[in-house]
Amino acid sequence: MDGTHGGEKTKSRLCSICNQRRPALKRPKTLQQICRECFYVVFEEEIHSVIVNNKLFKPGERIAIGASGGKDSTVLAYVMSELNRRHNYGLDLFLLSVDEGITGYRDDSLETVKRNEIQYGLPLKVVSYKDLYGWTMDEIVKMIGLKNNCTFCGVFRRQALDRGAALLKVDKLVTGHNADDIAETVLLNILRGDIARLSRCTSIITGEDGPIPRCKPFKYTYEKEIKLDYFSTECIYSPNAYRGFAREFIKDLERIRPRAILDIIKSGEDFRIATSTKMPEQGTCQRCGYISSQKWCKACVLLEGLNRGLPKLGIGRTRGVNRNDDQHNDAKNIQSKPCGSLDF
Ligand SMILES: Nc1ncnc2c1ncn2[C@@H]1O[C@H](COP(=O)(O)OP(=O)(O)OP(=O)(O)O)[C@@H](O)[C@H]1O
Repeated sequence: MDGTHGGEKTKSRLCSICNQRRPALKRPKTLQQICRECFYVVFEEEIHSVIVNNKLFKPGERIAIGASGGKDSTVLAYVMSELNRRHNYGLDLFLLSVDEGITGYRDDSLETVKRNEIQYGLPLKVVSYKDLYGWTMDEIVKMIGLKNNCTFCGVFRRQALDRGAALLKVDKLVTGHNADDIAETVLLNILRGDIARLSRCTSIITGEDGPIPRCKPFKYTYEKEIKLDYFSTECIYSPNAYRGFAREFIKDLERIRPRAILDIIKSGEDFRIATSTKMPEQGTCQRCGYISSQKWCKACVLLEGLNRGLPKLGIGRTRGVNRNDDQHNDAKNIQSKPCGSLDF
């Protein structure tokens, strides 16, 4: 009797997959206690299933991996190159990095990307804000201060990734956005009443009608699991308090009920948008030719503000502004859509 009881006890302390090794972690998704070796196998195979089930890639495609040197994209670069080899996806993979010009942050993380270039044997392309826009984030922050600098950074990065992808002539761009990021964005879009972004922020592929489609193979992957082996890198200019509150709220929910993250994503996916809701029409920026729902894209509006010494131009919420007005001189008239960081 005692022996059986002791045996069960020992068994319950073993990995619930291999039943041989000691568990090293409890999976937030399934609450299974598993060992490190089994974790790597199930983690990678889950990403493979997401890729296959959602038909993310076709053989022969050229794919850029948005590589920031942070934890998510570093794991993404590893998993993509591993699965491409293991499952013969037949993809041509590239690393694409945007150098925002943030001393002490991006220059450090770019070193990680350069190591990944060698480790995984993937060609690396770096595009910089300085080359594309004439400004580094250090210079922008010096001019505008810490408030609103995330708006500049988010809008410029989005466009810089598209421009880099065009230079690499890739078919798609993959990013390391994870389940926590998406749940957070669903909440923020609800809090802002931004129905257009809410309706697209849960899609695993976005921008199929734009210059470069973007995919998120980590859409269902918990940040906690990606973080296991990597250190977090936080931007030194990141005062985005509102997003920070949403992030903390999601982490609190996760502590009480880990499934909350996937449930928020599911709620976002299942929202039905009333047909009477007016959606922005996609056109092209009259200045740079990049996609825009206004006459000028957000990047051009922000850049104009910087270059004219009016950095507040384009900051804040300005929905559906004067598409048909004469926009040449009036600062108010050339504002466009709010912060691109709520888009993927
Ligand atoms: N400077 C950059 N260059 C290239 N890709 C980037 C850059 N910044 C962000 N990305 C892409 O966008 C994704 C989300 O970035 P974000 O900074 O919002 O989240 P993160 O969780 O800090 O990601 P990471 O840990 O990969 O930096 C990244 O995983 C990466 O694929």
